[in-house]
Amino acid sequence: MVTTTRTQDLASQLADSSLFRTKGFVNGQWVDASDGLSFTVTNPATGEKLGEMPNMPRSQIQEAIVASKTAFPLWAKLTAHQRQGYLLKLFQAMEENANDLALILTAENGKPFAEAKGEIAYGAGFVSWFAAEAVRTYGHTVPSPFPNTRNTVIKQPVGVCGLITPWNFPNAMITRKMAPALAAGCTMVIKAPAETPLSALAMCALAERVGIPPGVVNCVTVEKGEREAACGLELCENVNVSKISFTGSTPVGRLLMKQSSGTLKKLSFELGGNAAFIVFDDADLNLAIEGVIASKFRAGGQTCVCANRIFVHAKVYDEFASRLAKKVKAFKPTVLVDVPKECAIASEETFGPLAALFKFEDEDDVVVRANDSEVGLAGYFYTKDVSRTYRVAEKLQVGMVAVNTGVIAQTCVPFGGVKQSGFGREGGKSGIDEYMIEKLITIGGI
Ligand SMILES: NC(=O)c1ccc[n+]([C@@H]2O[C@H](COP(=O)([O-])OP(=O)(O)OC[C@H]3O[C@@H](n4cnc5c(N)ncnc54)[C@H](O)[C@@H]3O)[C@@H](O)[C@H]2O)c1
Ligand SMILES: N[C@@H](CC=O)C(=O)O
Repeated sequence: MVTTTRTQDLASQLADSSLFRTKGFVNGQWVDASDGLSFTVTNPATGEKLGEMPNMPRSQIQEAIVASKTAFPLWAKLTAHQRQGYLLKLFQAMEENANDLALILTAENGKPFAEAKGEIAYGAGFVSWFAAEAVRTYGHTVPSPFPNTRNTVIKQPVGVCGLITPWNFPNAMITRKMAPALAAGCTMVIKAPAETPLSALAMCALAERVGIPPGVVNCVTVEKGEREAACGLELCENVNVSKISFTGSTPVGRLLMKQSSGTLKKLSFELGGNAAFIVFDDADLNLAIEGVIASKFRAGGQTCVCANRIFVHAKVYDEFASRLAKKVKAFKPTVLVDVPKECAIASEETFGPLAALFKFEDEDDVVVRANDSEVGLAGYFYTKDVSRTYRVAEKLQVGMVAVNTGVIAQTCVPFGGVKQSGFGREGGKSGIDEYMIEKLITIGGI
């Protein structure tokens, strides 16, 4: 049958077919669902079947949490330099297997192979970044107001983490959480996205290969719907899980936050965006068109930081619109001009290759319109005026601002939003702190 052939096809295309895994990874074992249920993963470009994955019941999520809890003291006790060693090996393994990881990613997600290769490099970048950060989790000392007393603040791993990620970046959204968690000394249960679990499991295969001990990294798979909800509930309600890091939509973020309230977990939420992309009348239009294409059409418009509402100053609107439309004609997206404020696209994330252009005349007005959104992840603008650069950047209600560039995400800087785009930062200097707690040790009688 086509389905079986297809599964073999993907495995046989890989230089290392052992990276193609269709079982979950719990306590160092590759496992089916304990009750034998499964779901199908398909290639979204062809509709063909890639594999049959375990559809795990809630009891198996509990097992993964227990494995993670058991492994935690041992992993946390390693020196930061030992954990750094594992991360460096993992980075090297990703580099050596980049082609295979990208083939798997393209097959299950549908993004072009070149973009998949780019994502693997981006994902590996988080592993190398946090390998370096592992040995920099500095504490500090603070002078005490009390006599004969000394204060020391140390950082410790938070514990077992539940990591939940979406399908649009099947590798990088996982390494952006897994690498800092490992570096900090945490253990984890990854809930792989149902659409793209193969990339997550390939990362587990590499983690196993570089010798990360059983139970430190676990990956559970569940079908969308009832078991997905049960898995989420277990991760949120289980007292042995100390932290949830979630990347996905705002409605699911709200639900997970509600569900986590009973156990008051540490949370990091990277949620939806609705980025404004503003072209002022003094902008370099060549740069702005290049930037809007990079930002709007990356991953087919399916990234959380994609330009969603494109505001163009009236003086350059016609030229910008016609030049953009000309470029865009070469591929399959759509440009909408003169979009009324009331349209859904003015307030909702499109998550697709559709560019909506709005006209503006005044700086203050465009800032108000850009901020008129319940979410605030990324914002872009183009200008040559340095004063305006600071003025507008400081007024935009977002976590990340890009000026004269359409590329915002980098492993070395904090990524995250404000308002209903969530909270917490991934990557950069602060990314590892999401997986650590500060502990005060105050000593008197000295
Ligand atoms: N801010 C960021 O860094 C970032 C990055 C990528 C994607 N996103 C956002 O993600 C969204 C697109 O992804 P999506 O449609 O897959 O989002 P989604 O919220 O539907 O799913 C994300 C993940 O949550 C899981 N999930 C869904 N319901 C759950 C539940 N009840 N309990 C536990 N887990 C559950 C899904 O299986 C998936 O693994 C967009 O809104 C996009 O902006 C944000
Ligand atoms: N585009 C973001 C992820 C959101 O979808 C990134 O590059 O990290």
